[in-house]
Amino acid sequence: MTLRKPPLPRLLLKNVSCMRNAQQILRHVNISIHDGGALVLTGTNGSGKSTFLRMLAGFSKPSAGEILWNGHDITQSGIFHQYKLQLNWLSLKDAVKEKFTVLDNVQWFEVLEGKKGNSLPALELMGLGRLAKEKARMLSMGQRKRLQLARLLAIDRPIWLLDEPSVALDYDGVRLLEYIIAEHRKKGGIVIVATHLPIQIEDAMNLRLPPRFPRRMTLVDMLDRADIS
Ligand SMILES: Nc1ncnc2c1ncn2[C@@H]1O[C@H](COP(=O)(O)OP(=O)(O)OP(=O)(O)O)[C@@H](O)[C@H]1O
Repeated sequence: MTLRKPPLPRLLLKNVSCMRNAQQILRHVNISIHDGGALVLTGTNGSGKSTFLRMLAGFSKPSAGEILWNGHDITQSGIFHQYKLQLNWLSLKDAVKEKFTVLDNVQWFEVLEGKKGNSLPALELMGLGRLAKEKARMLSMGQRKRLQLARLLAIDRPIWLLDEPSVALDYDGVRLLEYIIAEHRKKGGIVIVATHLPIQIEDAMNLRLPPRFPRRMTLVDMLDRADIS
């Protein structure tokens, strides 16, 4: 009988702590993410969801612990060089060039990736096919978000780091987002999402970050407490 080792998680957070502005955001977090896995980060404004994603993207280092990709510490320069090529980052800064066409805005990313032929189908899937030849300045906020999602599809890297991906999307847009996330995971892709808005992601792990500051009393609280009888 041969004993097989269990597969290494693709991403492993080992006792990870994270600081921002000299304040603790995460303390001793342990998470394993295998191919096809999903992690949803929630928490109040300022709790550190974007900071956590930035750390996973390698923009900042954990203050303690390690982030391992295929068992290797991503902060080692040789490893980081390979790891960053696995990542697809979607943030609120959309890097849409308004003077370029909608198609060019996707194709430009695809060409940099050395790929070809994915941009128009991706735009069509995201419901922007008929706007492909228009200048991007014509787009509404939700359409710009759809353009960003088309980029994810055109570039097609395995680890998606998505910061508030559903902001500005309408009902159908959110369903499309859920669909592309599910399809990506079926192919073995990993999705890590920071969100305030509910998104249906089957069997996702959930990490709720604690608030960074005690809640201050609001005017409404004060009025509630005031004796105005
Ligand atoms: N560029 C920055 N420089 C220094 N501190 C920052 C910077 N951006 C954010 N912070 C601080 O880091 C903390 C965590 O912010 P972060 O943006 O990660 O929170 P978040 O949970 O993503 O918030 P939100 O829900 O509002 O998007 C906040 O207290 C914020 O003040």
